[in-house]
Parts: sequence; C-alpha cells; structure tokens
Amino acid sequence: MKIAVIGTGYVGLVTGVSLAEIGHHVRCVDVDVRKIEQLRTGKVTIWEPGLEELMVKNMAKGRLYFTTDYEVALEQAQVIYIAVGTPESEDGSANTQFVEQAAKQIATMIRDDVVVVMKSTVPVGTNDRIYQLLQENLKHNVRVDVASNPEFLREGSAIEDAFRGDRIVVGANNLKAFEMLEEVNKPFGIPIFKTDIRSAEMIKYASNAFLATKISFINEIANICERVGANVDLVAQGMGMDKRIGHPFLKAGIGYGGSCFPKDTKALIQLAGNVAYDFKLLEGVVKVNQERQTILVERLLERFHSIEGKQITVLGLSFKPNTDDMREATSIIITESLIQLGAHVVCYDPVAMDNAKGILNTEITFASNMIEALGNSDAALILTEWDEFKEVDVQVFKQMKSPIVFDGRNCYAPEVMAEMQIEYYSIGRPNIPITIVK
Ligand SMILES: NC(=O)c1ccc[n+]([C@@H]2O[C@H](COP(=O)([O-])OP(=O)(O)OC[C@H]3O[C@@H](n4cnc5c(N)ncnc54)[C@H](O)[C@@H]3O)[C@@H](O)[C@H]2O)c1
Ligand SMILES: O=c1ccn([C@@H]2O[C@H](COP(=O)(O)OP(=O)(O)O[C@H]3O[C@H](CO)[C@@H](O)[C@H](O)[C@H]3O)[C@@H](O)[C@H]2O)c(=O)[nH]1
Repeated sequence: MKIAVIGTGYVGLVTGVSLAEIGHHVRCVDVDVRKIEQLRTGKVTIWEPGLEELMVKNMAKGRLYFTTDYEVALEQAQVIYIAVGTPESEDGSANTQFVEQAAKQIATMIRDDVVVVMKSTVPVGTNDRIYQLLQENLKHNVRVDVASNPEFLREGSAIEDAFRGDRIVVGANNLKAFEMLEEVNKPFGIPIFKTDIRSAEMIKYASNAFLATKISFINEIANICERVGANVDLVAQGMGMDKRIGHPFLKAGIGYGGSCFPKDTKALIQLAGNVAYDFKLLEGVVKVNQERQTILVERLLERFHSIEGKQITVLGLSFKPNTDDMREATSIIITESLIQLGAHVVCYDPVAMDNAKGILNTEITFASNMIEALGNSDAALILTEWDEFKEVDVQVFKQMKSPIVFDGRNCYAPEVMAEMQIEYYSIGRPNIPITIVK
C-alpha cells in the first residue's frame, strides 16, 4: 500500500520505518529541513536501538523515502499518518496546532480518496475537529476518512514495541477506515482492537495515566518502606507476582520523565476539567512525581548540610536508559539545583551528552567516561539506570574523593556496597549504615 507519514520525530520515524519493513511504500515528510537532509543520508536523528539498520535497509529497497515536499509525500497516498508533536501548552492542555497545520496541508493537496490516521496523542474530540477541518479545506472532490490509531511505543525499545506490541488500537466510524487499517497492519500480526474514535483517543491518555499512577504509587510505598525498614524492590516483586497487579512499572525511583507521561497526565487532568470533572487521583500522581524529582538533592543536603564548593558527579542524563532523549529528564532539575547550591557538577551519560549540552546549565563539566566523571568527587548521584552503570565493578566508586553514592534507580545491592565500604543511599531500601566521611 502507498502510505505517507507526516512528522519524522520518534513516532513518525519509527512508524515509517516499520511500515516499510512490512512491505508498504512509505514517504515521510517533515518541515525540519535539517532532519530530512540527515535522514536522506541514512543517518537516524534519534538514538534508538535497531532503528538505523532497518531504515537503511528499507531505503535501499526503495520502500522508504524522505522529503520536505508535501506534494511528493502525499502523491497517490492511500493512507496518511499524522505523527507531529502535541506539546504541553501553558495551562497543561495539549497543543494541537501542528496537527491542525498538517490536516490543512493534506486537505489542500490530496487528489485521491484517503484515510487520515492520527498517531499523535490528541485530546478526545480532536479527530472529530480534524475531520471537519479536512472537509472545510478540501480542494478536490475526494473522500476523506479519519481514524484514531494512538501509538504505544516506548523510547529505547521502539522497534521491539512496533513489531511485538500488545495491541493496535483503531478508532473509526466507518467500515472503510477499519478495513484499510486492518490491511495496513495485518503483517504485524498484532491483535487489533477496534473501537469508536473518542474511545480510542481516551485509551491512549488512560493508558499513560494508569502507568504513571503505578509509578507514583510504588514511589509512595518506597517512602513508607524507608520509614518502616522494608525493601521496596522486594515489595514490588512480591506484589507483581499477583497477575492482577503485574511486575511492570513498579520500579521505584526519582519519578517519571520523558516526552509523554508528564505532558499526557497534565493534559488528561485538563481534559477532565473542561467537562467539569476534578480528576483528584491523577492530580495526586502528578504531585507525587514532582516531589520525587528533588529527593536526591534533599538527601544530599541531609548528608552534607551544604554542598557549596563540593564536586558532585551525576551519572545518567537521559530520562530513561537506551535513549538520548532529554525531554522532561529529571537530570535537568537536579543539575540545576546542584549548581544553584554552589556545587561543581560533573556529568556523564553514555549517549545523551550531545543533547544535554544544549539543554543543561553551561557551568556543568561533561566527562568522557564514568571513571573520569567520578575522580575527585565528594558524592555521586545515579539518575538513569544504564547497563554501563549497573554492570560496572563498584570498586570504581572507591577512586572518588569520598565514595558516597546516592542511587536514584537502585542499581546495586546494598550488601555489596557495604562490603566494599561504599556509603550508599538508594530508594525505598535500608541505607548502608557506614559513614565514610565524618
Ligand atoms: N515519543 C514517544 O515515545 C511517543 C510515543 C507515543 C506517542 N507519542 C505522541 O506522538 C506525537 C509525536 O511525538 P514525537 O515524540 O514523535 O514528537 P517529535 O517532536 O519527536 O517529532 C515531531 C515531528 O513533527 C514535525 N512537524 C511538526 N509540524 C509539522 C508539520 N506541519 N508537517 C510536517 N512535520 C511537522 C517536527 O519537525 C518533528 O520532526 C506526540 O503527540 C506524542 O505525544 C510519542
Ligand atoms: O517502573 C517504572 C517504569 C518507568 N519509570 C520511568 O517512567 C518514565 C517513562 O518510562 P517509559 O514508559 O518506559 O518510557 P516512554 O518512552 O516515556 O513511554 C511511555 O510513554 C509513551 C508515549 O506516550 C507511550 O507510548 C509508552 O507506552 C509509555 O510507556 C521514565 O522516566 C522511567 O524512568 C519508572 O520510574 N518506573
């Protein structure tokens, strides 16, 4: 089938590549000229395991093409995916202006019947509005259907998720749209859940809000564990064995970040508010997460009283491992507080440093590896659970000026750290009762 994808960010690029991989002819369009130029050279613009290989393979087979020209992208397309950003507005609601711009472009250019598929995360009711917008701006006498097809990929495992996702949600209001999307998605072999458009839009927000709720819940449990002497990792393990609860998303830490949970939880609260509903539970989830982001700095201050003039190492900058995405990464808030408190901050991340350099405070020093980052530091903070950190011989911390580690992601066993004489503070687990520096 001939498919156009509008937007080549995380979702658009992965969508385009995976649709080409299952045999479709895909043309991707973006307004960002530099991005398209880079993609055309066979280099991906995001760090995502397995993506570049598949992209290059499908470009070589002539099934995947990148352009900044809408006319070229939409020519003869039978299905058009919209995968542009829907960033947070000042009031917390989702900003749908890019989606609307894309819809107007489509309406003025298409010359054949087409199904427009919304991949972007949009508030309930947006697809109905987009349908109206398309009808109002059509220049030719063609039939346009609209379908909601929210995306559930996780950064860092996007390719795996595209080919082995749990479900594909399709919201539509006519048979043609359902049939077209069944045909497009059939080769994935993933169950398709068919529903109405508004329910499909809501499934996306409700799913993200529920996962965020699990995280804030376990983070609250972690706080109590610390006070009663329990171990949150063991608690989560025991809870997760109950299939009704499940293991995923019960990892306590320094809160959720990224381009989705923070913005989508707030957008759902706003959406509820628009229909005079106060979503108290989700407001609590967001509040818990905000408080979470500063706990390592608070613990650092409890331990040192003042960190002025101290050298603090920050390990991990991206909002989660296996991505270079810095959007809403907790590292932004933490490094800024450390600088404000007068510390000298040395950072290291296996892949996100290039992105981080444009975002974090310019007073920060970037080290080229973990050893360099730790040398001469008074304390280390672990913000992202990269394998490189989890698998390291913890002896590496002994070369610090004082081996004191504040682990926001529970990367190490407290017993091992105790054995190595490393002062160790983690999340929701007993602290190691040794004090290296008085
Ligand atoms: N990032 C994720 O993991 C993820 C997962 C599921 C859903 N989503 C949702 O998918 C949507 C896209 O997210 P993303 O992370 O891929 O965003 P992104 O910011 O990485 O990419 C958006 C792209 O759209 C392009 N663009 C903007 N306006 C355009 C226009 N009028 N025409 C053509 N291109 C245009 C931008 O230049 C950019 O390259 C959002 O609604 C997001 O909430 C994201
Ligand atoms: O048990 C957990 C799981 C995650 N996190 C944090 O939560 C954030 C988000 O992680 P994750 O959900 O793995 O990554 P995303 O790429 O943001 O993916 C989420 O957001 C996407 C955009 O909407 C959805 O498509 C995905 O289904 C949804 O998982 C990160 O900061 C993680 O560190 C935790 O603290 N504890």
